[in-house]
Amino acid sequence: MREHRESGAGSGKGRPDAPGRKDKRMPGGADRTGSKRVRAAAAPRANGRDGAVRIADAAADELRPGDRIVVTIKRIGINGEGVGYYKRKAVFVPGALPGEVVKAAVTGVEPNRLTARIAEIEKRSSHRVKPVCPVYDRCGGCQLQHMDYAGQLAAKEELVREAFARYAGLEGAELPLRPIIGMDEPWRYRNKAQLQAGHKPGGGLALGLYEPGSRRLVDIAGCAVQHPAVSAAAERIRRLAERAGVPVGAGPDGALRTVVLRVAPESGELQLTLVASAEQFPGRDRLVEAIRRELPQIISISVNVNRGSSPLVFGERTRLLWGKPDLETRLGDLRFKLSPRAFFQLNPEQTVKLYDLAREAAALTGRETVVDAYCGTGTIALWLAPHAREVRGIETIREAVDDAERNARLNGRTNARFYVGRAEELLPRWVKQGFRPDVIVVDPPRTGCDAALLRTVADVKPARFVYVSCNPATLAKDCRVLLDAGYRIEWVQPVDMFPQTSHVESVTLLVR
Ligand SMILES: C[S@@+](CC[C@H](N)C(=O)[O-])C[C@H]1O[C@@H](n2cnc3c(N)ncnc32)[C@H](O)[C@@H]1O
Repeated sequence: MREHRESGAGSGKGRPDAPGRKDKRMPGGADRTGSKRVRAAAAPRANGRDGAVRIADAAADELRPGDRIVVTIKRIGINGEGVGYYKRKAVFVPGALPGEVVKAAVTGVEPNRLTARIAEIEKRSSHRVKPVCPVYDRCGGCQLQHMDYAGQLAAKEELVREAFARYAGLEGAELPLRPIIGMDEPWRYRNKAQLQAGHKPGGGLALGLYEPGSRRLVDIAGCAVQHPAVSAAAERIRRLAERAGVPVGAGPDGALRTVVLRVAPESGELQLTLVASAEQFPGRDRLVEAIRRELPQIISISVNVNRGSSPLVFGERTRLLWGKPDLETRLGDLRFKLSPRAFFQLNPEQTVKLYDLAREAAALTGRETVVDAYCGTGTIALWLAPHAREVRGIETIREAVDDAERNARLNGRTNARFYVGRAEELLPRWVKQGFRPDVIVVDPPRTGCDAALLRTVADVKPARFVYVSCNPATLAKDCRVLLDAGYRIEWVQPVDMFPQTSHVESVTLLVR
């Protein structure tokens, strides 16, 4: 059997990887070059144990699905796949780990990358472990359970390092990267679950997540990253809904679509939101009655109406059915009241570390004016407010601003104000009016900061710019803009907010 090697042996001496070579291939898979490799490809794939092995040597852009290549995995990609190279083209291999050598079957050939699945692991990583969760390979919620936690932390640090090298041009000692902050117990940290309601294959009601790219529901009753109070309540609600005869899906007469549960870890109290295609649906009141009787830890039950076909969980209308309108929870010294749709960080233990880092970076003395752009429900602003003269939060979602104002009152903060609008519009307007913040904190969505916001920062030149980010690539790109505008990176601190997944959060301090 011949396989394609990423370099060296079998790299195809005398087989130019010249552009245009691919063009010689005819539709339907034939190739006018008549090379042995291609003939082998066109022949029935019966020479491998799984009957799908094409064995020859090829330039990266001549590979086809089913071809086997041998790849050394160099790092973890942003979606948790192993990334290696085949003749200088990136190969994404789900499930493969850094340091492993895998024989992989090509599944996709794109202009800039290949995708492949593991056929055999030739050299195993010492970080490879058996995933804890029985539905790990189907659920899609976690991407790194097959790697031990030390390996995950190292891989995430590398993701940040790689992003800064690629997008900000900072390599090695040029990047003041601190060691990632992980969790002592990297399980059961999620304070909220959004579970789709559907049918089990053999009948009965299921609550779970859809398999990525499919409509098959994976029952995740014993989710290993979910707070146990949420998992236990979800299973009881599933049974009670079944007993109450609640229809599931998006039926015209009303049916349960999604069950949203959020826990306040310090009290164990739970907030339940039943997302349904109509406010009233068969069995709803029986279900609410049963939950009140059997699950006293649920202190708030609402229905949210979502008739839409988009993947958004919530619709516009929410009505309280029973109990308190909000769930009260704490972060550090602060209290927060969360309405059913309010955004709140999912890992409270790590959130405290993240916000403490933002406070460290802001280095407040009590005299500063601070902007918390992309402020959500105002949590960072409220974390900083006791140490600043004034904090202004900016957020596009009206309800989030209402929550932020309410939480400011709840915590007796009179120096934090919140504004509905786009950060890239409001901040320049304030600056025109003479406003000069000493510190700007941003915590944008994955797409990063708007260019207009970065231009304003470059003009206003706050002494400290604190960038909280959930996406190393956009973080590094935005930092490049600020480096070119005269800022310098003091430190970058990755924080593992989502163990077992490939996500990595970080706080970066830029100064001038
Ligand atoms: C990553 S969340 C920040 C959450 C918050 N800092 C926290 O820790 O809970 C990003 C927030 O930015 C808001 N947002 C998105 N685009 C925005 C814009 N152009 N201007 C202001 N806020 C925006 C989103 O609605 C979202 O609440």
